[in-house]
Amino acid sequence: MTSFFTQLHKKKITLLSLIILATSFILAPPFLSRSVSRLVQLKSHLYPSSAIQQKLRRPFNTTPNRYIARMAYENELEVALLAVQRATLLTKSVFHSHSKGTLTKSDNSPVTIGDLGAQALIISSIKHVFPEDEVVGEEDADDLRKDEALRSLVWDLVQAAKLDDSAAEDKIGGPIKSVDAMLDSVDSGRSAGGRKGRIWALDPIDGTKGFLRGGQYAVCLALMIDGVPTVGVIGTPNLPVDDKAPLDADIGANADDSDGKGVLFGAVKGEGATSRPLSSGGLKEGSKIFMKPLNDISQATFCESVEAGHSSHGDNAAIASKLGITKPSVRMDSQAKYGSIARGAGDLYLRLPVSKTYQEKIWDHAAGVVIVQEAGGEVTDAWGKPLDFGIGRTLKDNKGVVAAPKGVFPRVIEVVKEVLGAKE
Ligand SMILES: Nc1ncnc2c1ncn2[C@@H]1O[C@H](COP(=O)(O)O)[C@@H](OP(=O)(O)O)[C@H]1O
Ligand SMILES: [Mg+2]
Repeated sequence: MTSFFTQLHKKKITLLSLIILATSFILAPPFLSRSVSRLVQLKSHLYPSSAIQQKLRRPFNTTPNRYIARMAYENELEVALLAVQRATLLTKSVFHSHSKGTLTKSDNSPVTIGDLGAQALIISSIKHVFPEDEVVGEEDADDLRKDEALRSLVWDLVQAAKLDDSAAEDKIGGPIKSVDAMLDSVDSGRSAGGRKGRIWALDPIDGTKGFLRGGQYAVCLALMIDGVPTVGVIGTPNLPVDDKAPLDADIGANADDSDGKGVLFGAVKGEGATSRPLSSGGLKEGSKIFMKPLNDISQATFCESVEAGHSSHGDNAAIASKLGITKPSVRMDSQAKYGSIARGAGDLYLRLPVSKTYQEKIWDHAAGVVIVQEAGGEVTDAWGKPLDFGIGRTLKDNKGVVAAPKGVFPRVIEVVKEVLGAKE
């Protein structure tokens, strides 16, 4: 009898265990997943994603690695860096040739075959990877369509410009397929711009006058998201690679792209700015750049345009003098000025308006603005107004441009306003 009860008791325990086991199989997964997600939340609080990404980030090369966390707009940055790098191969070959193929546009600014070829190459790279994106490019294909000699000259250059790294070439779509595809690429830069969506701003050769004079020039590309410059890339074949190389007055003249020259700047909003040597293949390793901390503003080096018609040398000098700056300005063409202050070679960029009616073009500033902001600087117009890139192809609500390290920016803009105010 006793053994019968003992048996029954054992069976009850076994049955109970089975019920508990079955219940826990049914109920455990939701509990478990909740606990795991709590753990993940806790971890992401302790290690914000940007910090984790910072640790895991690969230097931008052309080898995709899907197991490593990617930062925001990493693909866009990589494509922009490679596209600009390939276009500089073309502009450099034109820079070296004696006949730079100048023709005059109706607005009398010089346009070169380099401009048209670089625009064709860059837009074809963008459209290969991001077919839906729009592009605001400085050039159009009207002259190319009319002029057969010009067309074949540009076609030869475009075909010759290849990165000597097949993975890098593939990433940006390889060679342009036909003359018609080249013309269509150039003409795809006709976007009106605006405040919505993904729009690239492209200046295939910024500083055309510097390019023709044998000075500084830059190939510039920026991606704007809903009117905000978010990715910026500048290729400057005539700047020294060394971020620490001091800026002297010669930098803007008699430039050449001999060994030891050629820089590729890049930045993504919220992710920092980098510089790396330009190469003819894949991307070289980059390093972070920062503006110089300026404890004494009177020691600043300020940059301005070579062309007095683009920026008032007189007003710039008056501002520098009020800030106690005694060093002469460093004059150079193009957005090489933005790159130079972003890496701490110079400190301030002053672009005081010459004309009351001129509207700055978005492609002359979008890339430089991201790079300077990400290196620790601030950029506004001459009245301290944020630059509005979302209202079309020009910055029509702004006048002039001022860029400086954050710490001294309020003082700089105060003095700029005094100088402008005195002229009103
Ligand atoms: N009156 C003016 N005021 C300001 N910028 C002007 C201007 N006329 C032309 N520009 C722009 O100045 C750019 C060159 O700037 P910088 O003087 O810094 O090198 C030119 O770019 P492009 O050379 O691409 O045509 C052009 O768009
Ligand atoms: Mg320009």
